[in-house]
Amino acid sequence: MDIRSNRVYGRTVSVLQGSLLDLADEVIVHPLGAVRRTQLDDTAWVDLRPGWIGGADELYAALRRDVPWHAERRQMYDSVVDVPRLQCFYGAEDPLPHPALAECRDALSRYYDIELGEPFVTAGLCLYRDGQDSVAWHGDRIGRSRDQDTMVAIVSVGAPRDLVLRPRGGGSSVRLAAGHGDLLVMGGSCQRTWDHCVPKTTKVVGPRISVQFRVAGVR
Ligand SMILES: O=C(O)CCC(=O)C(=O)O
Ligand SMILES: [Fe+2]
Repeated sequence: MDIRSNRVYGRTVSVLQGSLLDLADEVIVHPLGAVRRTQLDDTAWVDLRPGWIGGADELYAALRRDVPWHAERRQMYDSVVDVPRLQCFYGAEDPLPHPALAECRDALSRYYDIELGEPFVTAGLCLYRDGQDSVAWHGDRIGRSRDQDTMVAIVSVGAPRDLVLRPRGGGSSVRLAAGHGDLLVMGGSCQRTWDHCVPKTTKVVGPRISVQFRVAGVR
């Protein structure tokens, strides 16, 4: 992968350019068969499906270009601070910015149907411009996920970043690499009993886009 730099939103970000081999590729959503489950404890688990998306360079480039990314500012105690990533949220009725994302959502809904009992409907997109972008420790506990089990399925494209999980009750953390084209699904009680984050890194890393699929009424 070849990385070049340009300026977006007033700061330098690296932009991934497709490798020659991948340039002609279309985006392919592979079968979900190869999903591997890791039990975090008795009630929380994480599923991994590395390389779920083929032609991930193309998907990265299309999302980078076509999504109306915006910066947010948030009240933190007495001050208003920049959210350290760009975002865009697609509700259940919003057309997704790439047909492969609708394919992913529907494939996930089919694959997890029996266990989840409802479809994935929303897609939250994050753009981590460089290693200084991050998401702080949290659980996706807005809405029903506050007191009910749910699943959050995350597709990553672009530079690999770590997603780190830690039990809320204390205990050691689990570090997972979310790589180019990978799928990671947090399930069971994971949102209620564990927190997760994408930590900042001082390493030179290119940009990463994540797509989080959730069920209705969960953020
Ligand atoms: O980018 C990611 O992989 C995680 C994002 C996340 O945890 C969130 O938006 O709730
Ligand atoms: Fe989250």
